[in-house]
Amino acid sequence: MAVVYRSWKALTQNAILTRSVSNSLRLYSQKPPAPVVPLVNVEVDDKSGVAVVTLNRPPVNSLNTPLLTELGAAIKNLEDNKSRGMILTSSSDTVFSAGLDILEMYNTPKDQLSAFWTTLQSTWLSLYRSSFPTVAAINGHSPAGGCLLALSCEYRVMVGPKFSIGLNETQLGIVAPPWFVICMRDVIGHRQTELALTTGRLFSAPEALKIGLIDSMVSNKAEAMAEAQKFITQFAKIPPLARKLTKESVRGEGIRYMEDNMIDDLQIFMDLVTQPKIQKGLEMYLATLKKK
Ligand SMILES: CC/C=C\C/C=C\C/C=C\CC/C=C/CC(=O)SCCNC(=O)CCNC(=O)[C@H](O)C(C)(C)COP(=O)(O)OP(=O)(O)OC[C@H]1O[C@@H](n2cnc3c(N)ncnc32)[C@H](O)[C@@H]1OP(=O)(O)O
Repeated sequence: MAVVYRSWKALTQNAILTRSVSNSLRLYSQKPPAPVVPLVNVEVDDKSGVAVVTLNRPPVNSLNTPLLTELGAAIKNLEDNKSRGMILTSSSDTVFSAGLDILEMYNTPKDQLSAFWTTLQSTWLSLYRSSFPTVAAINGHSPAGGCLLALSCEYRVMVGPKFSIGLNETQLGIVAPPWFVICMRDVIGHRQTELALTTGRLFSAPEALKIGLIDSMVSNKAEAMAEAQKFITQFAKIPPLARKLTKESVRGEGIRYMEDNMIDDLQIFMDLVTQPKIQKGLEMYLATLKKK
């Protein structure tokens, strides 16, 4: 019995040894795993306490579920740490965000589609109602969902003149949901919103400045960051609770819309986006983007 046991032990030890040698060899011959690159970078300035939140999903920062989840978590973290302010920008030199990732809406299983929209709703709400001041430093094109992110901040400074911004959903055959509309209307007013959204117009930075869609146009990202910092600095002497409650009051319609209609809004999105006609439209739009 002892012999059998010893042989069995030797055999298994041998096997373990062989396995670990071959694993090591395999490890040596394999490339090291690619580092996990965050889709959202957060850097907090020691002196001002202002956080720079950078969208980092090349090539165009299209908003998919993981990116929206990271952005939502970053905002929550800033809330928990009583942030002094947040500047939202992009790691790209030409695109702030291309809006919602169309691949998340095209030919997508229903549970994924639902998770995508729910994540967008909750991340948007946390940005829109954040207690700290927010600025979008728009350093590139900002169509559709990209424009929504910018509109949800309190101030927009954009690099111009060559980049464009707007809610172009109707051009794609889809509809900007009511909370997109509220954001736009609060910034540029009812008349301009109706004109802009029914045509799905994208505005150049100078045009956007003219109608108040952006607050300021600068010539490069460094200038945008400096102006964003300046905007946030003016709140240093304003009592934070008074600021937060005032912001919630001014933004009450959008906040209440989302709080009261999350499920209906999801249902309408699902019903609309899964229609064969809309799916065909998205397919054709994707093909045009790829052909460019
Ligand atoms: C009554 C009704 C009530 C309620 C309604 C409720 C629900 C309504 C239903 C739906 C609403 C859904 C809302 C959607 C909002 C959106 O955000 S939709 C997205 C709209 N976005 C766009 O139209 C922008 C498209 N992109 C561009 O115009 C250009 O890419 C951009 C100018 C941003 C940058 O140009 P450039 O630097 O030249 O890059 P490329 O065009 O070459 O693109 C590089 C690659 O990226 C791919 N890509 C670009 N944009 C997207 C995107 N949004 N999603 C997925 N992929 C994108 C592009 O195909 C290239 O891919 P490739 O490298 O060729 O593989």
